[in-house]
Amino acid sequence: MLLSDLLYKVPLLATAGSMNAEVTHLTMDSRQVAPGSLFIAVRGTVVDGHSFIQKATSQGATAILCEEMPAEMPADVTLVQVANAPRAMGFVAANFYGHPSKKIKLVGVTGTNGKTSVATLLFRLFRGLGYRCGLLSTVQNQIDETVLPATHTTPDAISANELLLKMAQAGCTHVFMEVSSHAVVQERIAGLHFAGGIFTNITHDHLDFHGTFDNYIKAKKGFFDQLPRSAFALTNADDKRGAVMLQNTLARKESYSLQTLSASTAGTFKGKVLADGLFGLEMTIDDRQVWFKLIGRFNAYNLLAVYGTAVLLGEDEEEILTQLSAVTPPSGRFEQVISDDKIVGIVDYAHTPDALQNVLETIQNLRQNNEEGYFPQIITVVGCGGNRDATKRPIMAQIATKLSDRVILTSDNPRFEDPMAILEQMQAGVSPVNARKTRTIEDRREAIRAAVALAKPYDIVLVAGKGHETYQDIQGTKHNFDDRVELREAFQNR
Ligand SMILES: CC(=O)N[C@H]1[C@@H](OP(=O)(O)OP(=O)(O)OC[C@H]2O[C@@H](n3ccc(=O)[nH]c3=O)[C@H](O)[C@@H]2O)O[C@H](CO)[C@@H](O)[C@@H]1O[C@H](C)C(=O)N[C@@H](C)C(=O)N[C@H](CCC(=O)O)C(=O)O
Ligand SMILES: Nc1ncnc2c1ncn2[C@@H]1O[C@H](COP(=O)(O)OP(=O)(O)OP(=O)(O)O)[C@@H](O)[C@H]1O
Ligand SMILES: N[C@H](CCC[C@H](N)C(=O)O)C(=O)O
Ligand SMILES: [Mg+2]
Repeated sequence: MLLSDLLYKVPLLATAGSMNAEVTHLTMDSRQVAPGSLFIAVRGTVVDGHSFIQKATSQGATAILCEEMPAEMPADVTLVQVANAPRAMGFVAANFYGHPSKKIKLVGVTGTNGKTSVATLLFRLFRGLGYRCGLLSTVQNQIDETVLPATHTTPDAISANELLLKMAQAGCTHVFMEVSSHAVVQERIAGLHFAGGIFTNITHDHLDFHGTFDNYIKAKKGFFDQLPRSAFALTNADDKRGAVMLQNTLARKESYSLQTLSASTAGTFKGKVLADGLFGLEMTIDDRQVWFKLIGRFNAYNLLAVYGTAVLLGEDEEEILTQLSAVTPPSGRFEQVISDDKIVGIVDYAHTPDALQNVLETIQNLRQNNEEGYFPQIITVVGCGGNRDATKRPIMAQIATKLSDRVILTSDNPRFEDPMAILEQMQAGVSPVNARKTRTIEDRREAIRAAVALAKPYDIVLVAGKGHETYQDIQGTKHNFDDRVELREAFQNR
Protein backbone atom coordinates (compact mmCIF):
# COMPACT_ATOMS: atom_id res chain seq x y z
CA MET A 1 0.00 0.00 0.00
CA LEU A 2 1.22 3.53 -0.76
CA LEU A 3 2.49 5.36 2.31
CA SER A 4 0.18 8.29 1.50
CA ASP A 5 -2.85 5.94 1.60
CA LEU A 6 -1.66 4.40 4.84
CA LEU A 7 -1.54 7.83 6.44
CA TYR A 8 -5.11 8.72 5.45
CA LYS A 9 -6.66 10.78 8.29
CA VAL A 10 -3.44 10.68 10.36
CA PRO A 11 -2.46 14.22 11.47
CA LEU A 12 1.14 14.80 10.38
CA LEU A 13 3.65 17.26 11.82
CA ALA A 14 6.34 16.87 9.16
CA THR A 15 7.53 14.50 6.44
CA ALA A 16 10.80 13.90 4.60
CA GLY A 17 11.09 11.71 1.50
CA SER A 18 8.61 10.18 -0.90
CA MET A 19 5.01 9.63 0.20
CA ASN A 20 4.64 7.22 -2.73
CA ALA A 21 6.82 4.62 -1.09
CA GLU A 22 5.22 1.15 -1.15
CA VAL A 23 4.74 -0.33 2.33
CA THR A 24 4.14 -4.06 2.63
CA HIS A 25 4.54 -4.60 6.37
CA LEU A 26 3.96 -2.69 9.62
CA THR A 27 5.91 -3.14 12.83
CA MET A 28 6.73 -1.37 16.09
CA ASP A 29 9.64 -3.72 16.72
CA SER A 30 12.93 -3.03 14.93
CA ARG A 31 13.79 -6.72 15.20
CA GLN A 32 10.94 -7.50 12.80
CA VAL A 33 11.94 -4.90 10.19
CA ALA A 34 12.60 -6.03 6.61
CA PRO A 35 12.59 -4.25 3.23
CA GLY A 36 9.06 -2.88 2.72
CA SER A 37 8.46 -2.29 6.44
CA LEU A 38 7.04 0.83 8.03
CA PHE A 39 8.73 1.00 11.43
CA ILE A 40 6.75 2.85 14.09
CA ALA A 41 8.93 4.21 16.88
CA VAL A 42 7.06 3.96 20.17
CA ARG A 43 8.27 5.20 23.55
CA GLY A 44 7.86 2.23 25.87
CA THR A 45 8.08 1.67 29.60
CA VAL A 46 11.54 0.09 29.27
CA VAL A 47 13.13 1.55 26.12
CA ASP A 48 12.40 4.26 23.57
CA GLY A 49 11.65 2.88 20.10
CA HIS A 50 13.28 6.02 18.64
CA SER A 51 16.67 4.60 19.62
CA PHE A 52 16.10 1.80 17.08
CA ILE A 53 15.45 4.02 14.05
CA GLN A 54 19.02 3.58 12.84
CA LYS A 55 18.76 -0.19 13.22
CA ALA A 56 15.44 -0.25 11.37
CA THR A 57 16.93 1.70 8.45
CA SER A 58 19.97 -0.51 8.26
CA GLN A 59 17.60 -3.51 8.06
CA GLY A 60 15.93 -1.97 5.00
CA ALA A 61 12.86 -0.17 6.41
CA THR A 62 10.96 1.68 3.71
CA ALA A 63 9.56 4.32 6.04
CA ILE A 64 9.69 5.43 9.68
CA LEU A 65 6.84 6.89 11.70
CA CYS A 66 8.08 8.73 14.77
CA GLU A 67 7.40 11.55 17.23
CA GLU A 68 10.90 13.01 16.97
CA MET A 69 12.90 13.20 13.75
CA PRO A 70 16.34 11.57 14.07
CA ALA A 71 19.36 13.90 14.20
CA GLU A 72 20.85 12.13 11.21
CA MET A 73 18.32 11.76 8.41
CA PRO A 74 18.79 8.38 6.77
CA ALA A 75 18.84 8.37 2.95
CA ASP A 76 16.27 6.48 0.86
CA VAL A 77 13.87 6.19 3.77
CA THR A 78 10.72 8.26 4.18
CA LEU A 79 10.31 9.88 7.58
CA VAL A 80 6.95 10.85 8.97
CA GLN A 81 6.62 12.83 12.18
CA VAL A 82 3.43 12.72 14.27
CA ALA A 83 2.52 14.00 17.74
CA ASN A 84 1.41 10.61 19.06
CA ALA A 85 2.99 7.57 17.40
CA PRO A 86 0.96 4.83 19.19
CA ARG A 87 -2.26 6.64 18.25
CA ALA A 88 -1.13 7.13 14.66
CA MET A 89 -0.22 3.44 14.59
CA GLY A 90 -3.85 2.55 15.34
CA PHE A 91 -5.12 4.49 12.34
CA VAL A 92 -2.29 3.27 10.08
CA ALA A 93 -3.05 -0.33 11.06
CA ALA A 94 -6.76 0.16 10.34
CA ASN A 95 -5.93 1.67 6.92
CA PHE A 96 -3.44 -1.11 6.13
CA TYR A 97 -5.93 -3.90 6.87
CA GLY A 98 -8.90 -2.11 5.24
CA HIS A 99 -10.84 -1.20 8.41
CA PRO A 100 -11.96 -4.73 9.32
CA SER A 101 -13.70 -3.41 12.47
CA LYS A 102 -16.23 -1.67 10.20
CA LYS A 103 -17.07 -4.96 8.50
CA ILE A 104 -18.19 -6.68 11.70
CA LYS A 105 -20.00 -5.72 14.90
CA LEU A 106 -17.18 -5.17 17.35
CA VAL A 107 -18.07 -5.00 21.04
CA GLY A 108 -15.44 -4.08 23.65
CA VAL A 109 -15.56 -4.95 27.35
CA THR A 110 -13.65 -3.01 29.98
CA GLY A 111 -13.51 -3.14 33.79
CA THR A 112 -11.21 -4.48 36.50
CA ASN A 113 -12.90 -7.88 36.73
CA GLY A 114 -15.22 -9.77 34.44
CA LYS A 115 -13.86 -8.78 30.99
CA THR A 116 -12.91 -12.33 29.98
CA SER A 117 -16.09 -13.69 31.52
CA VAL A 118 -18.38 -11.25 29.68
CA ALA A 119 -16.52 -11.43 26.35
CA THR A 120 -16.43 -15.24 26.42
CA LEU A 121 -20.09 -15.55 27.42
CA LEU A 122 -21.03 -13.21 24.56
CA PHE A 123 -18.93 -15.22 22.13
CA ARG A 124 -20.54 -18.49 23.26
CA LEU A 125 -24.04 -16.97 23.32
CA PHE A 126 -23.79 -15.55 19.80
CA ARG A 127 -22.42 -18.80 18.45
CA GLY A 128 -25.40 -20.48 20.09
CA LEU A 129 -27.63 -17.97 18.33
CA GLY A 130 -26.20 -19.15 15.03
CA TYR A 131 -23.58 -16.51 14.20
CA ARG A 132 -19.93 -16.91 13.30
CA CYS A 133 -17.98 -14.97 15.89
CA GLY A 134 -14.55 -13.76 16.90
CA LEU A 135 -13.06 -13.44 20.38
CA LEU A 136 -10.06 -11.45 21.62
CA SER A 137 -9.46 -12.37 25.24
CA THR A 138 -6.89 -13.02 27.95
CA VAL A 139 -7.40 -16.78 27.72
CA GLN A 140 -7.28 -17.08 23.94
CA ASN A 141 -8.26 -15.51 20.65
CA GLN A 142 -10.79 -17.31 18.52
CA ILE A 143 -11.80 -17.06 14.88
CA ASP A 144 -15.05 -18.94 15.21
CA GLU A 145 -13.85 -22.52 15.91
CA THR A 146 -10.14 -21.82 15.38
CA VAL A 147 -8.31 -21.17 18.64
CA LEU A 148 -5.20 -18.98 18.59
CA PRO A 149 -2.98 -18.26 21.60
CA ALA A 150 -3.28 -14.81 23.19
CA THR A 151 -0.22 -12.97 24.51
CA HIS A 152 -2.13 -10.02 25.94
CA THR A 153 -5.62 -9.27 27.19
CA THR A 154 -5.87 -6.72 24.36
CA PRO A 155 -3.51 -7.16 21.40
CA ASP A 156 -1.53 -4.25 19.93
CA ALA A 157 -3.24 -2.32 17.12
CA ILE A 158 -1.43 -4.14 14.31
CA SER A 159 -2.20 -7.63 15.65
CA ALA A 160 -5.78 -6.61 16.48
CA ASN A 161 -6.48 -5.38 12.94
CA GLU A 162 -4.80 -8.42 11.41
CA LEU A 163 -6.94 -10.72 13.55
CA LEU A 164 -10.11 -8.72 12.85
CA LEU A 165 -9.46 -8.98 9.12
CA LYS A 166 -9.07 -12.78 9.39
CA MET A 167 -12.32 -12.87 11.37
CA ALA A 168 -14.16 -10.81 8.75
CA GLN A 169 -12.73 -13.02 5.98
CA ALA A 170 -13.87 -16.13 7.87
CA GLY A 171 -17.42 -14.77 7.82
CA CYS A 172 -17.60 -13.62 11.44
CA THR A 173 -20.37 -11.11 11.98
CA HIS A 174 -19.71 -10.34 15.65
CA VAL A 175 -16.44 -9.95 17.55
CA PHE A 176 -16.16 -9.59 21.30
CA MET A 177 -12.96 -8.16 22.69
CA GLU A 178 -11.50 -7.26 26.07
CA VAL A 179 -10.27 -3.70 26.39
CA SER A 180 -7.68 -3.45 29.17
CA SER A 181 -6.79 -0.12 30.75
CA HIS A 182 -3.21 -0.61 29.48
CA ALA A 183 -4.62 -0.91 25.97
CA VAL A 184 -6.55 2.36 26.24
CA VAL A 185 -3.54 4.30 27.55
CA GLN A 186 -1.20 2.73 24.99
CA GLU A 187 -3.70 3.49 22.18
CA ARG A 188 -3.99 -0.17 21.18
CA ILE A 189 -7.67 0.49 20.31
CA ALA A 190 -7.12 3.71 18.33
CA GLY A 191 -8.75 3.51 14.90
CA LEU A 192 -11.06 0.63 15.81
CA HIS A 193 -14.75 1.08 15.10
CA PHE A 194 -16.87 -0.24 17.96
CA ALA A 195 -20.57 -1.12 17.75
CA GLY A 196 -20.72 -1.10 21.53
CA GLY A 197 -18.80 -0.85 24.78
CA ILE A 198 -19.49 -2.52 28.13
CA PHE A 199 -18.28 -1.52 31.60
CA THR A 200 -18.19 -4.23 34.28
CA ASN A 201 -16.72 -2.60 37.40
CA ILE A 202 -13.64 -0.82 38.72
CA THR A 203 -11.73 -1.69 41.87
CA HIS A 204 -8.11 -1.76 43.01
CA ASP A 205 -5.56 -2.94 40.42
CA HIS A 206 -2.71 -1.77 38.20
CA LEU A 207 -1.74 1.22 40.34
CA ASP A 208 1.87 0.46 39.39
CA PHE A 209 1.03 1.42 35.81
CA HIS A 210 -1.57 4.17 36.28
CA GLY A 211 -0.08 5.76 39.42
CA THR A 212 -3.41 6.73 41.02
CA PHE A 213 -6.92 5.32 41.13
CA ASP A 214 -8.16 8.49 39.41
CA ASN A 215 -5.85 7.86 36.46
CA TYR A 216 -7.05 4.26 36.33
CA ILE A 217 -10.68 5.48 36.17
CA LYS A 218 -9.72 7.98 33.44
CA ALA A 219 -8.07 5.20 31.44
CA LYS A 220 -11.22 3.06 31.49
CA LYS A 221 -13.41 6.09 30.75
CA GLY A 222 -11.14 6.82 27.76
CA PHE A 223 -12.65 3.80 26.01
CA PHE A 224 -16.18 5.25 26.26
CA ASP A 225 -14.93 8.73 25.27
CA GLN A 226 -13.75 7.19 21.98
CA LEU A 227 -16.99 5.41 21.08
CA PRO A 228 -18.81 6.73 18.02
CA ARG A 229 -22.36 8.14 18.14
CA SER A 230 -23.64 4.98 16.42
CA ALA A 231 -22.45 2.73 19.27
CA PHE A 232 -24.08 1.83 22.57
CA ALA A 233 -22.32 2.28 25.91
CA LEU A 234 -23.63 -0.17 28.49
CA THR A 235 -22.59 0.50 32.08
CA ASN A 236 -23.04 -1.13 35.46
CA ALA A 237 -25.41 1.23 37.32
CA ASP A 238 -24.56 -0.45 40.64
CA ASP A 239 -20.87 0.41 40.42
CA LYS A 240 -19.90 3.70 42.06
CA ARG A 241 -18.06 4.72 38.87
CA GLY A 242 -20.60 3.32 36.41
CA ALA A 243 -22.10 6.73 35.59
CA VAL A 244 -18.67 8.40 35.36
CA MET A 245 -17.74 6.09 32.49
CA LEU A 246 -20.54 7.52 30.33
CA GLN A 247 -20.11 11.21 31.26
CA ASN A 248 -18.54 12.26 27.96
CA THR A 249 -19.45 9.52 25.57
CA LEU A 250 -21.21 10.24 22.27
CA ALA A 251 -22.63 6.72 22.29
CA ARG A 252 -26.18 5.82 23.35
CA LYS A 253 -26.17 5.47 27.14
CA GLU A 254 -27.53 2.23 28.58
CA SER A 255 -27.14 0.51 31.93
CA TYR A 256 -27.84 -2.62 33.92
CA SER A 257 -28.58 -3.10 37.59
CA LEU A 258 -29.28 -5.80 40.15
CA GLN A 259 -30.42 -3.30 42.74
CA THR A 260 -34.03 -2.20 43.14
CA LEU A 261 -33.39 1.51 43.34
CA SER A 262 -35.41 4.50 42.19
CA ALA A 263 -36.24 4.66 38.48
CA SER A 264 -33.66 7.37 37.89
CA THR A 265 -30.75 5.29 39.15
CA ALA A 266 -31.86 1.77 38.27
CA GLY A 267 -30.60 0.25 35.04
CA THR A 268 -32.32 -0.19 31.74
CA PHE A 269 -31.74 -3.92 32.09
CA LYS A 270 -32.83 -5.23 35.45
CA GLY A 271 -32.06 -8.50 37.12
CA LYS A 272 -32.52 -10.17 40.48
CA VAL A 273 -30.76 -13.16 42.00
CA LEU A 274 -33.32 -15.64 43.33
CA ALA A 275 -30.95 -18.41 44.37
CA ASP A 276 -27.28 -19.26 44.08
CA GLY A 277 -25.41 -22.42 44.90
CA LEU A 278 -22.93 -24.93 43.51
CA PHE A 279 -25.53 -25.77 40.84
CA GLY A 280 -25.44 -22.23 39.42
CA LEU A 281 -27.63 -19.16 39.58
CA GLU A 282 -31.36 -18.65 39.41
CA MET A 283 -32.30 -15.14 38.34
CA THR A 284 -35.09 -13.05 37.01
CA ILE A 285 -34.03 -10.89 34.08
CA ASP A 286 -36.56 -8.41 32.74
CA ASP A 287 -39.28 -10.42 34.52
CA ARG A 288 -38.27 -13.78 33.04
CA GLN A 289 -37.06 -16.50 35.42
CA VAL A 290 -33.93 -18.34 34.25
CA TRP A 291 -31.28 -20.82 35.49
CA PHE A 292 -27.65 -20.29 34.59
CA LYS A 293 -24.63 -22.57 34.87
CA LEU A 294 -22.38 -19.91 36.41
CA ILE A 295 -21.57 -19.76 40.10
CA GLY A 296 -21.41 -16.66 42.30
CA ARG A 297 -23.39 -13.44 42.60
CA PHE A 298 -20.72 -11.51 40.69
CA ASN A 299 -21.58 -13.65 37.69
CA ALA A 300 -25.16 -12.35 37.87
CA TYR A 301 -23.68 -8.99 36.84
CA ASN A 302 -21.76 -10.60 34.00
CA LEU A 303 -24.88 -12.41 32.77
CA LEU A 304 -26.97 -9.26 32.93
CA ALA A 305 -24.34 -7.31 30.96
CA VAL A 306 -24.32 -10.08 28.35
CA TYR A 307 -28.11 -10.12 28.14
CA GLY A 308 -28.26 -6.32 27.77
CA THR A 309 -25.62 -6.39 25.05
CA ALA A 310 -27.44 -9.06 23.08
CA VAL A 311 -30.69 -7.06 23.27
CA LEU A 312 -28.85 -3.91 22.15
CA LEU A 313 -27.45 -5.90 19.23
CA GLY A 314 -31.02 -6.68 18.18
CA GLU A 315 -31.50 -10.24 19.43
CA ASP A 316 -34.79 -11.62 20.71
CA GLU A 317 -35.06 -11.55 24.54
CA GLU A 318 -36.57 -15.01 24.92
CA GLU A 319 -34.07 -16.62 22.54
CA ILE A 320 -31.14 -14.92 24.31
CA LEU A 321 -32.15 -16.28 27.70
CA THR A 322 -32.77 -19.79 26.34
CA GLN A 323 -29.27 -19.91 24.83
CA LEU A 324 -27.56 -18.10 27.71
CA SER A 325 -28.88 -20.54 30.26
CA ALA A 326 -26.86 -23.30 28.54
CA VAL A 327 -23.60 -21.32 28.30
CA THR A 328 -20.61 -22.51 30.36
CA PRO A 329 -18.04 -20.20 32.02
CA PRO A 330 -14.57 -19.66 30.57
CA SER A 331 -11.69 -21.88 31.57
CA GLY A 332 -10.17 -21.23 35.02
CA ARG A 333 -13.12 -19.28 36.38
CA PHE A 334 -14.53 -21.11 39.40
CA GLU A 335 -13.37 -24.38 37.84
CA GLN A 336 -13.91 -27.35 40.12
CA VAL A 337 -11.61 -30.34 40.61
CA ILE A 338 -13.11 -32.85 43.04
CA SER A 339 -11.06 -35.56 44.78
CA ASP A 340 -12.23 -39.18 45.16
CA ASP A 341 -12.76 -38.52 48.85
CA LYS A 342 -14.88 -35.44 48.07
CA ILE A 343 -12.49 -32.59 48.75
CA VAL A 344 -13.69 -29.71 46.56
CA GLY A 345 -10.86 -27.99 44.71
CA ILE A 346 -11.68 -24.65 43.06
CA VAL A 347 -9.32 -22.96 40.61
CA ASP A 348 -10.20 -19.31 40.04
CA TYR A 349 -8.44 -16.43 38.29
CA ALA A 350 -9.09 -14.03 41.19
CA HIS A 351 -5.97 -11.84 41.14
CA THR A 352 -7.41 -8.61 42.54
CA PRO A 353 -8.67 -7.85 46.07
CA ASP A 354 -12.26 -7.49 44.84
CA ALA A 355 -12.24 -10.75 42.89
CA LEU A 356 -10.69 -12.66 45.79
CA GLN A 357 -13.26 -11.27 48.20
CA ASN A 358 -16.14 -12.13 45.82
CA VAL A 359 -14.94 -15.66 45.27
CA LEU A 360 -14.34 -16.32 48.97
CA GLU A 361 -17.70 -14.84 49.94
CA THR A 362 -19.34 -17.00 47.28
CA ILE A 363 -17.60 -20.08 48.69
CA GLN A 364 -18.61 -19.13 52.24
CA ASN A 365 -22.25 -18.84 51.19
CA LEU A 366 -22.15 -22.18 49.39
CA ARG A 367 -20.89 -24.07 52.44
CA GLN A 368 -23.37 -26.34 54.13
CA ASN A 369 -23.15 -29.05 56.78
CA ASN A 370 -22.75 -32.40 55.04
CA GLU A 371 -24.84 -35.52 55.86
CA GLU A 372 -22.71 -36.26 58.92
CA GLY A 373 -23.07 -32.70 60.14
CA TYR A 374 -19.51 -31.71 59.18
CA PHE A 375 -19.09 -28.02 58.27
CA PRO A 376 -16.46 -27.70 55.49
CA GLN A 377 -13.32 -25.63 56.06
CA ILE A 378 -11.96 -23.24 53.44
CA ILE A 379 -8.26 -23.59 52.68
CA THR A 380 -6.92 -20.91 50.33
CA VAL A 381 -3.72 -20.93 48.30
CA VAL A 382 -2.91 -17.50 46.89
CA GLY A 383 -0.03 -15.36 45.63
CA CYS A 384 0.47 -12.01 43.92
CA GLY A 385 2.20 -11.37 40.61
CA GLY A 386 5.67 -9.86 40.37
CA ASN A 387 6.26 -6.63 38.39
CA ARG A 388 2.64 -5.72 38.97
CA ASP A 389 0.79 -3.49 41.46
CA ALA A 390 2.53 -4.07 44.82
CA THR A 391 -0.09 -2.23 46.88
CA LYS A 392 -2.65 -5.00 46.36
CA ARG A 393 -0.39 -7.61 48.00
CA PRO A 394 -1.11 -6.97 51.73
CA ILE A 395 -4.79 -6.38 50.93
CA MET A 396 -5.18 -9.71 49.14
CA ALA A 397 -3.45 -11.52 52.02
CA GLN A 398 -5.72 -9.75 54.49
CA ILE A 399 -8.85 -10.76 52.56
CA ALA A 400 -7.67 -14.36 52.16
CA THR A 401 -6.94 -14.75 55.86
CA LYS A 402 -10.14 -13.02 56.97
CA LEU A 403 -12.39 -15.21 54.82
CA SER A 404 -10.60 -18.60 55.02
CA ASP A 405 -9.93 -21.13 57.78
CA ARG A 406 -6.38 -21.81 56.59
CA VAL A 407 -4.24 -19.89 54.11
CA ILE A 408 -1.07 -20.72 52.28
CA LEU A 409 0.66 -17.74 50.73
CA THR A 410 2.70 -18.68 47.70
CA SER A 411 4.12 -17.45 44.37
CA ASP A 412 2.13 -16.36 41.31
CA ASN A 413 4.35 -15.37 38.38
CA PRO A 414 7.16 -13.68 40.35
CA ARG A 415 8.54 -12.48 37.00
CA PHE A 416 11.70 -10.47 37.76
CA GLU A 417 11.02 -9.92 41.46
CA ASP A 418 12.33 -11.91 44.43
CA PRO A 419 9.42 -14.25 45.33
CA MET A 420 10.16 -14.03 49.06
CA ALA A 421 10.07 -10.22 48.93
CA ILE A 422 6.58 -10.38 47.38
CA LEU A 423 5.51 -12.86 50.08
CA GLU A 424 6.83 -10.59 52.84
CA GLN A 425 4.68 -7.78 51.44
CA MET A 426 1.69 -10.11 51.50
CA GLN A 427 2.47 -11.19 55.09
CA ALA A 428 2.37 -7.53 56.15
CA GLY A 429 -1.41 -7.63 55.57
CA VAL A 430 -2.02 -10.59 57.88
CA SER A 431 -3.21 -9.57 61.35
CA PRO A 432 -1.46 -11.20 64.35
CA VAL A 433 -4.66 -13.15 65.11
CA ASN A 434 -4.82 -14.55 61.58
CA ALA A 435 -1.09 -15.28 61.42
CA ARG A 436 -1.72 -18.56 63.27
CA LYS A 437 -3.75 -20.00 60.41
CA THR A 438 -1.35 -18.77 57.73
CA ARG A 439 1.73 -20.41 56.25
CA THR A 440 4.09 -19.24 53.55
CA ILE A 441 5.40 -21.76 51.03
CA GLU A 442 7.24 -20.14 48.13
CA ASP A 443 6.98 -23.13 45.77
CA ARG A 444 3.41 -23.17 44.39
CA ARG A 445 3.39 -26.95 43.85
CA GLU A 446 4.40 -27.53 47.46
CA ALA A 447 1.84 -24.97 48.59
CA ILE A 448 -0.99 -26.79 46.76
CA ARG A 449 0.16 -30.14 48.18
CA ALA A 450 0.28 -28.68 51.69
CA ALA A 451 -3.25 -27.30 51.29
CA VAL A 452 -4.52 -30.68 50.10
CA ALA A 453 -2.75 -32.39 53.02
CA LEU A 454 -4.61 -30.10 55.42
CA ALA A 455 -7.99 -30.86 53.83
CA LYS A 456 -10.55 -33.39 55.04
CA PRO A 457 -13.39 -34.74 52.90
CA TYR A 458 -15.89 -31.96 52.00
CA ASP A 459 -13.36 -29.19 52.70
CA ILE A 460 -12.85 -26.60 49.98
CA VAL A 461 -9.38 -25.83 48.61
CA LEU A 462 -9.38 -22.56 46.67
CA VAL A 463 -6.34 -22.06 44.45
CA ALA A 464 -6.56 -18.43 43.37
CA GLY A 465 -4.82 -16.14 40.91
CA LYS A 466 -3.80 -18.20 37.89
CA GLY A 467 -7.05 -19.70 36.60
CA HIS A 468 -6.46 -20.77 32.98
CA GLU A 469 -2.73 -19.97 33.02
CA THR A 470 -0.51 -22.91 32.18
CA TYR A 471 2.78 -21.44 33.32
CA GLN A 472 4.71 -19.93 36.20
CA ASP A 473 6.70 -16.93 34.93
CA ILE A 474 10.07 -16.81 36.74
CA GLN A 475 12.86 -14.50 35.55
CA GLY A 476 11.43 -14.27 32.05
CA THR A 477 11.00 -18.03 31.62
CA LYS A 478 7.53 -19.53 31.54
CA HIS A 479 7.72 -22.90 33.27
CA ASN A 480 4.84 -25.33 32.68
CA PHE A 481 2.43 -25.03 35.56
CA ASP A 482 -1.32 -25.56 35.73
CA ASP A 483 -3.21 -25.24 39.03
CA ARG A 484 -5.83 -27.75 37.87
CA VAL A 485 -3.23 -30.38 37.00
CA GLU A 486 -1.40 -29.72 40.26
CA LEU A 487 -4.60 -30.08 42.27
CA ARG A 488 -5.45 -33.37 40.56
CA GLU A 489 -1.96 -34.73 41.20
CA ALA A 490 -2.02 -33.58 44.81
CA PHE A 491 -5.36 -35.37 45.25
CA GLN A 492 -3.94 -38.56 43.70
CA ASN A 493 -0.80 -38.50 45.86
CA ARG A 494 -2.76 -37.93 49.04
C1 LIG B 1 3.73 -2.48 30.60
C2 LIG B 1 3.24 -2.77 29.22
O1 LIG B 1 2.08 -2.67 28.96
N1 LIG B 1 4.15 -3.16 28.33
C3 LIG B 1 3.80 -3.37 26.95
C4 LIG B 1 4.62 -2.43 26.11
O2 LIG B 1 5.95 -2.78 26.34
P1 LIG B 1 7.02 -1.73 26.79
O3 LIG B 1 6.38 -0.39 26.99
O4 LIG B 1 7.79 -2.31 27.93
O5 LIG B 1 7.97 -1.71 25.52
P2 LIG B 1 9.52 -1.49 25.52
O6 LIG B 1 10.22 -2.80 25.75
O7 LIG B 1 9.84 -0.34 26.42
O8 LIG B 1 9.80 -1.11 24.01
C5 LIG B 1 9.32 0.12 23.44
C6 LIG B 1 9.26 -0.07 21.95
O9 LIG B 1 10.56 -0.36 21.45
C7 LIG B 1 10.47 -1.46 20.58
N2 LIG B 1 11.78 -2.18 20.53
C8 LIG B 1 12.29 -2.75 21.64
C9 LIG B 1 13.49 -3.44 21.57
C10 LIG B 1 14.16 -3.53 20.32
O10 LIG B 1 15.23 -4.12 20.17
N3 LIG B 1 13.60 -2.92 19.24
C11 LIG B 1 12.42 -2.25 19.33
O11 LIG B 1 11.94 -1.72 18.32
C12 LIG B 1 9.35 -2.31 21.14
O12 LIG B 1 8.82 -3.18 20.14
C13 LIG B 1 8.37 -1.23 21.55
O13 LIG B 1 7.57 -0.86 20.47
O14 LIG B 1 4.35 -2.61 24.74
C14 LIG B 1 4.62 -3.95 24.27
C15 LIG B 1 4.27 -4.01 22.79
O15 LIG B 1 2.89 -3.76 22.61
C16 LIG B 1 3.78 -4.95 25.06
O16 LIG B 1 4.07 -6.27 24.65
C17 LIG B 1 4.10 -4.80 26.55
O17 LIG B 1 3.28 -5.68 27.27
C18 LIG B 1 3.96 -6.39 28.31
C19 LIG B 1 4.52 -7.71 27.78
C20 LIG B 1 3.00 -6.67 29.45
O18 LIG B 1 3.25 -7.49 30.30
N4 LIG B 1 1.89 -5.97 29.49
C21 LIG B 1 0.85 -6.16 30.49
C22 LIG B 1 1.08 -5.30 31.74
C23 LIG B 1 -0.45 -5.75 29.84
O19 LIG B 1 -0.48 -5.07 28.83
N5 LIG B 1 -1.53 -6.23 30.42
C24 LIG B 1 -2.85 -5.90 29.94
C25 LIG B 1 -3.89 -6.56 30.83
C26 LIG B 1 -3.95 -5.93 32.16
C27 LIG B 1 -5.26 -6.26 32.85
O20 LIG B 1 -6.29 -5.64 32.53
O21 LIG B 1 -5.27 -7.12 33.75
C28 LIG B 1 -3.05 -6.49 28.53
O22 LIG B 1 -3.83 -5.89 27.76
O23 LIG B 1 -2.53 -7.57 28.28
N1 LIG C 1 -18.29 -9.09 37.46
C1 LIG C 1 -17.35 -9.43 38.32
N2 LIG C 1 -17.16 -8.71 39.46
C2 LIG C 1 -16.21 -9.04 40.33
N3 LIG C 1 -15.38 -10.09 40.20
C3 LIG C 1 -15.52 -10.84 39.10
C4 LIG C 1 -16.49 -10.55 38.10
N4 LIG C 1 -16.38 -11.46 37.12
C5 LIG C 1 -15.37 -12.26 37.46
N5 LIG C 1 -14.84 -11.92 38.66
C6 LIG C 1 -13.69 -12.50 39.37
O1 LIG C 1 -12.54 -12.01 38.72
C7 LIG C 1 -11.76 -13.08 38.18
C8 LIG C 1 -11.26 -12.70 36.81
O2 LIG C 1 -12.38 -12.67 35.93
P1 LIG C 1 -12.16 -12.36 34.40
O3 LIG C 1 -11.06 -13.19 33.92
O4 LIG C 1 -13.47 -12.41 33.73
O5 LIG C 1 -11.67 -10.83 34.55
P2 LIG C 1 -10.81 -9.94 33.57
O6 LIG C 1 -11.37 -8.57 33.73
O7 LIG C 1 -10.83 -10.50 32.22
O8 LIG C 1 -9.33 -10.02 34.15
P3 LIG C 1 -7.94 -9.54 33.40
O9 LIG C 1 -7.79 -8.11 33.75
O10 LIG C 1 -6.88 -10.35 33.97
O11 LIG C 1 -8.12 -9.76 31.94
C9 LIG C 1 -12.69 -14.29 38.16
O12 LIG C 1 -11.96 -15.48 38.27
C10 LIG C 1 -13.57 -14.02 39.35
O13 LIG C 1 -12.89 -14.38 40.52
N1 LIG D 1 -3.97 -9.32 33.36
C1 LIG D 1 -3.37 -9.45 34.67
C2 LIG D 1 -3.18 -10.89 34.94
C3 LIG D 1 -2.66 -11.21 36.32
C4 LIG D 1 -2.60 -12.69 36.55
C5 LIG D 1 -1.79 -13.12 37.74
N2 LIG D 1 -1.62 -14.53 37.67
C6 LIG D 1 -0.45 -12.40 37.76
O1 LIG D 1 0.45 -12.89 37.12
O2 LIG D 1 -0.33 -11.37 38.43
C7 LIG D 1 -2.08 -8.68 34.69
O3 LIG D 1 -1.34 -8.72 33.71
O4 LIG D 1 -1.85 -8.00 35.68
MG1 LIG E 1 -9.29 -10.90 30.95
